[in-house]
Amino acid sequence: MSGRILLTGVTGQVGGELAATLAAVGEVVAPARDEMDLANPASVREKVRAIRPRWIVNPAAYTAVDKAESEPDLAYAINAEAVRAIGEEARKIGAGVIHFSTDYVFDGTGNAPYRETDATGPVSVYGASKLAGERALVESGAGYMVFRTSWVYGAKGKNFLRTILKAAKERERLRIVADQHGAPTWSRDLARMTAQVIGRIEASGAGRELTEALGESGGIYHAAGAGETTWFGFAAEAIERLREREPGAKLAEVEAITTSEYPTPAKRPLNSRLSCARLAATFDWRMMDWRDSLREVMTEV
Ligand SMILES: NC(=O)C1=CN([C@@H]2O[C@H](COP(=O)(O)OP(=O)(O)OC[C@H]3O[C@@H](n4cnc5c(N)ncnc54)[C@H](OP(=O)(O)O)[C@@H]3O)[C@@H](O)[C@H]2O)C=CC1
Ligand SMILES: Cc1cn([C@H]2C[C@H](O)[C@@H](COP(=O)(O)OP(=O)(O)O[C@H]3O[C@@H](C)C(=O)[C@@H](O)[C@H]3O)O2)c(=O)[nH]c1=O
Ligand SMILES: [Mg+2]
Repeated sequence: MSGRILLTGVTGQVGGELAATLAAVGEVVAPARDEMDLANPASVREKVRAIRPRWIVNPAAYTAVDKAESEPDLAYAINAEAVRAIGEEARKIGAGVIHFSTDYVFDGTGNAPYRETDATGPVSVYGASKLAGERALVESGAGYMVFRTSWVYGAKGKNFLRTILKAAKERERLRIVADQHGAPTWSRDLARMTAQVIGRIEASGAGRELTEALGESGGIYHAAGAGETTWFGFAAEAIERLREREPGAKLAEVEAITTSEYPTPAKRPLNSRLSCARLAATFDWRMMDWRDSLREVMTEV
């Protein structure tokens, strides 16, 4: 056990899974939103000071990509300023910070999987606010890790899979973009990975300060599902699994369209692929192939 872990966003997709996996590596304290509002940095600072955690794990975020275009102040408050407050308070008490970020920090040009060292260039307010959060954390001077992930889904919460499964039963036809490439990531896989990484850092610690251990093996890591597809490919595969499960059900046809045929307030990167080689090399963790995790999630959804 590694001491207290302050967990944010416990009602979210990743936070809900982290509450379960982190219980094996420490004492999880997960304040409700009315006790710690990330839009209010003072309440964040106060909570960190009261709890004095060894780790702060922060999957909370403003994740409404389209809405962020018209609410940039709130998106930046939660995705950047709260992260600054977390980082600064963590530094003061020597706590380690684990933060989550996104493929949307990239502009999505090219076809190669992005590495951690590649240049960022967000094309949306959400992406820019998440990048600002990464930078605020670095500037805070805390020992940290950032896990950049993509296309998070699971059996619970608000996600593309659940939207599609519901729509497949209600509608005749779904039109889904087939020119944005990336990989769906299972929220539970991310949470398992996070617990393993904390466990490894604690095990390698041997009396060292956490800040020192994170100075060596911390920083940014890409952590997305293995394999790749498009949103269309993801939807088609999910509907195929649904058809196997409910052979008689009447399900929508899925039509592949281009991004320009599906106008949205926020622009999305066409290339969301993330190379997870650093995570594998440093922590011996390989994220699940999205097709395998989809099969598991379909048994629970
Ligand atoms: N979802 C995705 O596809 C992807 C997500 N990410 C990143 O991964 C992380 C986890 O995402 P995910 O679990 O899907 O997010 P969710 O949208 O499922 O959950 C977000 C969480 O943040 C909480 N939250 C939002 N605003 C506040 C606030 N003002 N004060 C306190 N808590 C707040 C929410 O609480 P409440 O329930 O009360 O609203 C919720 O618990 C985030 O950092 C996200 O940017 C990265 C790539 C893809
Ligand atoms: C529902 C729907 C979506 N789409 C498109 C819109 C978009 O390009 C893509 C996915 O739709 P979503 O609204 O789920 O996508 P979005 O909210 O942009 O998902 C993103 O969320 C944030 C939090 C992240 O960090 C990203 O990694 C990514 O997961 O599919 C269709 O083409 N047809 C449809 O019927
Ligand atoms: Mg969305």
